[in-house]
Amino acid sequence: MYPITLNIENRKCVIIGGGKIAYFKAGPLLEAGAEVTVVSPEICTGFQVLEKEGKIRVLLKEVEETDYNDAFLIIVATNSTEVNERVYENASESQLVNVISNHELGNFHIPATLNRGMLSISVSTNGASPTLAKKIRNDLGKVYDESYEEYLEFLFEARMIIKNGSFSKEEKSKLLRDSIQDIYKYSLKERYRFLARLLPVEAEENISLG
Ligand SMILES: C[C@@]1(CC(=O)O)c2cc3[nH]c(cc4nc(cc5[nH]c(cc(n2)[C@H]1CCC(=O)O)[C@@](C)(CC(=O)O)[C@@H]5CCC(=O)O)C(CC(=O)O)=C4CCC(=O)O)c(CCC(=O)O)c3CC(=O)O
Ligand SMILES: NC(=O)C1=CN([C@@H]2O[C@H](COP(=O)(O)OP(=O)(O)OC[C@H]3O[C@@H](n4cnc5c(N)ncnc54)[C@H](O)[C@@H]3O)[C@@H](O)[C@H]2O)C=CC1
Repeated sequence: MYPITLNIENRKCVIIGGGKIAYFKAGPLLEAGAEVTVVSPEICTGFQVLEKEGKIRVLLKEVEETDYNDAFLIIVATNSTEVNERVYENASESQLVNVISNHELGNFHIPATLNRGMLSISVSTNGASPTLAKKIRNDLGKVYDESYEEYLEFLFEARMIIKNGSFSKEEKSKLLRDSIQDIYKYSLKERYRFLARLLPVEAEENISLG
């Protein structure tokens, strides 16, 4: 298995099946900006709400190949193992297919994920124990709490200034290593000081005045 993070903004993603498990998979896709179509003869209340809100497109029918042959990513989540297997067999080799009823089918698994702004932590046991993946994710969530959201914004800003600044290669890598010191995790004042240190002298004066 080869872990990656995927940009699915405005990409066509098809969820096959309209039950609880399918619904649970839709949230992260929508948050990532995907264009989601659900194909299922029946859909749960959650999907009905999303459809009314115009967030998803629904095809109230049993799945056929034409419903997903142009999809970038497919999540197969019906309660029929046979239907799930058939969709996987009929999908093209270049499509991303997740089959939730069988960890041996499909070409990717969905990990247990924690998002803290620009920080994503994903845990996968590759089908051995999804419950353990969930527990490890929840344990990590206590260490990497909500404060990491703003901390990552600071680190991103600092890194952009460092990358675009006129520092030597050595200075750049030292500054990048310095930026992840604990002190900047805990103190806003120290973050401002660090950013001010990176800017040319006139800009630094403006920061301290303003
Ligand atoms: C292979 C995979 C699908 C894939 O390819 O993506 C898969 C497969 C299966 N899961 C099953 C059952 C359960 N899955 C969960 C929970 C989660 N399952 C997730 C992922 C994955 N599950 C992928 C592997 C990831 C990995 O191993 O790390 C998580 C991490 C992420 C997500 O789903 O978004 C999410 C945590 C969500 C969160 O909180 O974020 C729970 C616990 C619970 O819900 O509390 C149970 C009941 C307990 C149990 O059975 O263990 C069954 C049996 C179905 C049946 O009985 O019919 C299969 C089928 C099989 O085993 O083949
Ligand atoms: N990966 C995971 O996290 C987990 C996976 N599962 C698996 O997920 C499956 C689905 O679970 P639930 O959502 O709770 O089931 P559910 O019974 O609530 O929903 C099944 C859905 O599939 C739809 N469906 C049936 N035949 C179809 C077809 N030919 N074309 C399109 N849609 C069709 C039904 O209309 C229904 O909306 C379970 O059978 C189980 O194997 C279960 C627990 C966790």
